[in-house]
Amino acid sequence: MTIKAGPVRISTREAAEALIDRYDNFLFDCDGVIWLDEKAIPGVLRTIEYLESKGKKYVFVTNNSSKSRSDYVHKFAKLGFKGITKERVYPTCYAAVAALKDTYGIESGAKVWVLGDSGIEQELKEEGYIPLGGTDERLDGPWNPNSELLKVDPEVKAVIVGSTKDFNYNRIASTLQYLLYNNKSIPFIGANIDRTYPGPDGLILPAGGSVVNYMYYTAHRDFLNVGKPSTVFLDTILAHNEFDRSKTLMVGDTLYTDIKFGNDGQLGNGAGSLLVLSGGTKVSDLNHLIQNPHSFEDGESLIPSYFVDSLATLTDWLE
Ligand SMILES: O=C(O)[C@H](O)[C@H](O)COP(=O)(O)O
Ligand SMILES: [Mg+2]
Repeated sequence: MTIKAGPVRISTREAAEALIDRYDNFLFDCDGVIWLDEKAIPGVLRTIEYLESKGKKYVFVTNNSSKSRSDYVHKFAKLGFKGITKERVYPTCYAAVAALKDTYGIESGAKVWVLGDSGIEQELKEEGYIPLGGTDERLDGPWNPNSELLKVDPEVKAVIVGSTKDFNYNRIASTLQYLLYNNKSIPFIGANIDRTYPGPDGLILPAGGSVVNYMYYTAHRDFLNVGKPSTVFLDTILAHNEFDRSKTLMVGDTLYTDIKFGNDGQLGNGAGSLLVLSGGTKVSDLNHLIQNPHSFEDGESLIPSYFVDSLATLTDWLE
């Protein structure tokens, strides 16, 4: 199957050079672009080093809330990426904590209920918030209808939900109490809307959005999505780094998060999204979208400006 219209396939040295020349700044998604689970995608490090040698600026933007920025700094170092400091990594645990203050005006020192992994807890602590729930071992194990943690602490000011592999009935039942409490008035922040993500060895795994939407459904109330494609998240990243929107490219593997993020955010003067096929989206998915954009919600906003097999493919031509 071949692409008939729409995005430009980067498949020659000239096209790769023109692409790199056009942008000063790069936003890289992580799962499916930089790595699959704990393994770097072969050749990606060389592309990043190449961009660095050309004086390009870049940061990482991941909808994964499981790890804190400090955890990501270690992961990058372990995989051989040099000089990646905390300030260059934007996971949605960070975005969720930023939303507490910026969107809801909740001051540090407040208690926040967490359904998610330690990344959210660490980012909360770093800003002086007190996380409850989360990785608390009392929530592990079989269902306990007498658990202390089913009683609402009235000092909790918000609920943050993200991906977790420790999703069990104790955790969802306790989280539900907070989401229903006081006529559903406690803010409900979701770390992302991702249905799945690409795991190791071609495995497709449930992502954070499936956890967030479970709670949305059972509590029957809406949430604030702080992850991609949130324009608030994008504006924060551009402002922090003083990136010119028109000279910035979003590189991702997921159409409804990464590509929409770049397109809705008007990156690259309306041509600022590059899809890589090394993660969750295959060329057949892209073809299907291009041929039937109206069968997708807001389908036009999901079509990338460019696509390429993998970030690594770029340096195969450029070096
Ligand atoms: O919550 C998750 O599991 C994430 O949605 C998933 O890992 C996607 O992360 P990204 O591709 O944005 O790095
Ligand atoms: Mg991804």
